[in-house]
Amino acid sequence: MYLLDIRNLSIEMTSPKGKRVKILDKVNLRVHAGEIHSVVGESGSGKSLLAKAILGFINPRWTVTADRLWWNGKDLLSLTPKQRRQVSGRDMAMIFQNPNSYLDPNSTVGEQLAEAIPAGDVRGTFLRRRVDRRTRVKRLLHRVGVRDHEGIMESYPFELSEGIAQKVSIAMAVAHRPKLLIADEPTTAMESSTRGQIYKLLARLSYLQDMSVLLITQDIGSIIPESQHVTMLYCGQLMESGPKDAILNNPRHPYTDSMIRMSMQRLDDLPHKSRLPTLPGSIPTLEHMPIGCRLGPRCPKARKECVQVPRVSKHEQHSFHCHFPLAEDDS
Ligand SMILES: Nc1ncnc2c1ncn2[C@@H]1O[C@H](COP(=O)(O)OP(=O)(O)OP(=O)(O)O)[C@@H](O)[C@H]1O
Repeated sequence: MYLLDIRNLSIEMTSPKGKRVKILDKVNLRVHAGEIHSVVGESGSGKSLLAKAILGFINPRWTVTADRLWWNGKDLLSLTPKQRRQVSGRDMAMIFQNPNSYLDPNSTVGEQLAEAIPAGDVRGTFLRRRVDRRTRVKRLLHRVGVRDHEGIMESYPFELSEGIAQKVSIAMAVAHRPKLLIADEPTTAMESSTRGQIYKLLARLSYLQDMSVLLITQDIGSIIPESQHVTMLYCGQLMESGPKDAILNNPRHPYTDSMIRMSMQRLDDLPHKSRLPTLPGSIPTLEHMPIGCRLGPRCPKARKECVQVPRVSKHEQHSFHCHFPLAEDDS
């Protein structure tokens, strides 16, 4: 059984000009317990919306439909908003690109971490609970690889380096031992050595706590190396999904292929004034969503058939939505 099983999830809204638009269009996502799953797509492809739909934070004026939105075998769409909040508060957590945007600037790290420890974990007299909380905060910092416990506990968020601040935010997120951690671009703008540390930490926590990680990123070249599965989104539609090695070594969708080429091409390797190996054009606005496959106007393989939404092709766990997929030996 999957921990998270989403089939044909669509979110429809009314655009500022009054047009009904599907900002997510029949998206599938399946995540096993303890799996690291990367969701990749350009800005505006619907990655954060997907995360919000999982957490249940969708604008109530939008229409959410799905053939299946199951969490641990439970139908999330059948829950009341209160029950839904209980499930996501207990089982899920999220970290973001800029940890300082949600760490409280006026409290020390120690105070904030102490608050994140579930009340049921500490017992006894007031004094006993205080000591117990402090011990647990230290353990939590140790779990996320922060050695200078005392110093960091007394610090305010603005005094921390970006890597330590992200580790603290991860410690807060995993304090209640969630089953799923959604990491929305947690290392964007970080140096590659800091990114490596954060990814190693997420992979270790996933392994030790049997916690699934859903990593959201724009760059396929910066997914967690330990990712087992990769899902590619474009403009609210699912392009391709499959085991990491299949996606990276044998992409079948032109979108995935172009994202891989783009991330492999280092800027300093490019001849002077040459074009970046990216798809032409840009992601369309809500008012101008192409019909059929939304990649059509930018796709090098597009033909007239692409005005129809392609059916899914499947090879074991690898699936792709394209009328003219790349041949297996094309990549
Ligand atoms: N609150 C909103 N109001 C109107 N449109 C929205 C809203 N949130 C998202 N959208 C639309 O849905 C599209 C997908 O947004 P989303 O934030 O999920 O993209 P993303 O892939 O996470 O992009 P990024 O990588 O830049 O965060 C956006 O292009 C936008 O048009």
